[in-house]
Amino acid sequence: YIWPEPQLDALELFRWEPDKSGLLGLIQPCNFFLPGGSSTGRSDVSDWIRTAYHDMATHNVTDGTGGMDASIRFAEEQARPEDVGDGFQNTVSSLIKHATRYISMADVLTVGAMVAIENCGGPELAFRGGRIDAVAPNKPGVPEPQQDLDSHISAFARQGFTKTDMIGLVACGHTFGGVQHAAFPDSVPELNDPNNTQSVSHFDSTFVTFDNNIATEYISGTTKNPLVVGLNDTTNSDKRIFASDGNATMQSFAKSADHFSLTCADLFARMFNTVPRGVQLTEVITPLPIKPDNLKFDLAIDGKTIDFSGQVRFWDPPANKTQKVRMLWDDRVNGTNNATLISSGVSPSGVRHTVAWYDTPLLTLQSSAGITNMRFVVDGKLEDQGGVGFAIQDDLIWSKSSCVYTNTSITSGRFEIAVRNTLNPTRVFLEQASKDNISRPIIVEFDLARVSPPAAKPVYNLWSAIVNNTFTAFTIGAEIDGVKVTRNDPRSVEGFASCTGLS
Ligand code: HEM
Repeated sequence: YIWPEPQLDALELFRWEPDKSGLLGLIQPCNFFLPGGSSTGRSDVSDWIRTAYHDMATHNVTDGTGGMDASIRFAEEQARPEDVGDGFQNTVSSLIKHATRYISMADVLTVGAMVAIENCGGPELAFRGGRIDAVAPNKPGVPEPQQDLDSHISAFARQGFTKTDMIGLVACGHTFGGVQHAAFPDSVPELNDPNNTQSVSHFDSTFVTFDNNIATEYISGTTKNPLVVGLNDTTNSDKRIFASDGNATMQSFAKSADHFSLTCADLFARMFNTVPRGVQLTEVITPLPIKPDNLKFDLAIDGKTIDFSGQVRFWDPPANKTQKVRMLWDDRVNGTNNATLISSGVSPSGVRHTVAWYDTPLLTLQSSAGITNMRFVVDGKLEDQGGVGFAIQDDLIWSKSSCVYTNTSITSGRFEIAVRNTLNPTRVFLEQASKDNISRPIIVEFDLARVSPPAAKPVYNLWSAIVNNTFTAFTIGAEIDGVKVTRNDPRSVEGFASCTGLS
C-alpha cells in the first residue's frame, strides 16, 4: 500500500514491530508466563494461540456467524465448559488493551497469536487486518476432548475446515502447550513438580517451540501427548483425530518439518481469517520498506515558522552498513528542499527482522511554505513509493502556545491547534482514545474554539480550549464539510511547556 493510510499504517506497525508494542516482551523467552512464571509449566504463547482458536471456533460457515471477533473476551463465553481454564482471561487482559480505533481487539488477538507462533520457531504468517469486534457472545461451538470423532469432523466442517485440515490444525496448535490438571483433573494427573507447578501434561517434548515433534513423537510411538496416550481414553481426542485418515497426514508431517511448517502457515492464516460474514479484511499487510514515523509539526508562537522533526524507518536494511539518506521535500513556495538524515540506530524487530532508524534534523520551515510531500535518496537511489512520494499533511498542527498547568496536574492544560487558512473546518477538536462499556476502542472529543490568529495575515488560524482531565495524549481532529478528519501520532501532553510565563 501507499503510505500514509492511517489504518494500514497502524496495523503494519502493530503486526511488524512487536518489540515496540511490548508484545514480544511477554513471550521472550518463549516459556515466559506472565501470571506465574515459567516454573508453572504454562506459557503465554500457548494461551494466546489457544485463545485465538477458541475465538474462531464458534464460526458457522452456513449462517456466517462467529469467527475471529474477540467474543472470547466476554465472561459469559469464558464461563462455558468448552472454554475451561483461565488462559482466555490471561490472554485477553494482556492483549486487548492494545486495541485502537484502527486495530480491533480481534486483530490484536490475531497478531498476538501470530507473533507467538513466528517468534517461537514457527513460520512467518500472512496478516490481514480489519476484523470487527463482536458486541455479544457467540453461540457455543468449540470442540471438547470427550466428544467423538464424528462430532469433531462436523465441528470443523461448520468452522470451514475439512477432515485433513482438522488433523493439520490440531497438530499445528498442539505443538504448543498441554493439558492442565486443574482444568482436566480426570484426564491428566497432578505432577508435584516444582518446575511444573500447574501440572501441565505437555503435548510434545518441545512445548514452547513450533516444530514437528508433535508428529514425529506420535508416529514413533514415543509421544506423551495426554490427548493421545491419556489414561482416560474418552478424552483422547488427538488420538482419534490424528488416526482418522490412517495416520497419512501425521506421517507426512513427521517426514518433513518443512511440509509441516508450510501446511501450518496456510491453516493458521485460514483460521485467523475466519471472520463473521460481511467483515471485509484488508489486503495482506507486508512491512513497508521505508516508512516515515513520529512526524512532529509545531507552529511558533508568532505564527511565522513551523518546527518540523521526524523519523524514517528502514525495514531489513543492509547489515553492518550505515546508509546515506537524504530527505527531499516539496513546499508551497520554494519548490524542493533537502536535508541529510542522521542514523539513530538499528534494532531487531521480532526474531527475524531488523529496522534502522534515521532522524531528520530539527527543521524550521516558513509557515507559508510548509511541507507537502517528501522523498528519500538512499545511497544515491530515489525512494518515492513508485513516483507518488510520501504525502505530508501540515494543515492541522500543534501550536507552541499549547501548555500545561504544572501547578495543578500535568493533564490540565491550554491546548491550541493551528489550522492552515486554506482549510475551513466547522469544528476542531482533540481526540482521546478510550473504551466503551464492552471494551471497544472509541474516541472522546474535546471541542476547541476559534481564537484570534497570532499574526496580522495569518497562514494558520488558532483554535484553543482549556481541558481538564486524566488523559495524557491527544490526536487532532476536525470536521470539514461534514466530514471528520484526523491527524495521527498522538501527542503526549508532557511535551508541552508550562503555562506559567506564557501569555
Ligand atoms: C478437536 C479439537 C481440539 C480439542 C478437543 C482440543 C483440546 C484441548 C485441550 C483439552 C487442551 C488443554 C487445555 C487446558 O488444559 O487448559 C488444549 C490445549 C491447547 N490447544 Fe487444543 N484442542 C483442539 C484443537 C486445537 C486447535 C485447532 C488449536 C490451534 C490451532 C489448539 C491449540 C491449543 C493450545 C495452544 C493449547 C495449549 C494451551 C496451554 O498450554 O495453555 N487446539 N486443547
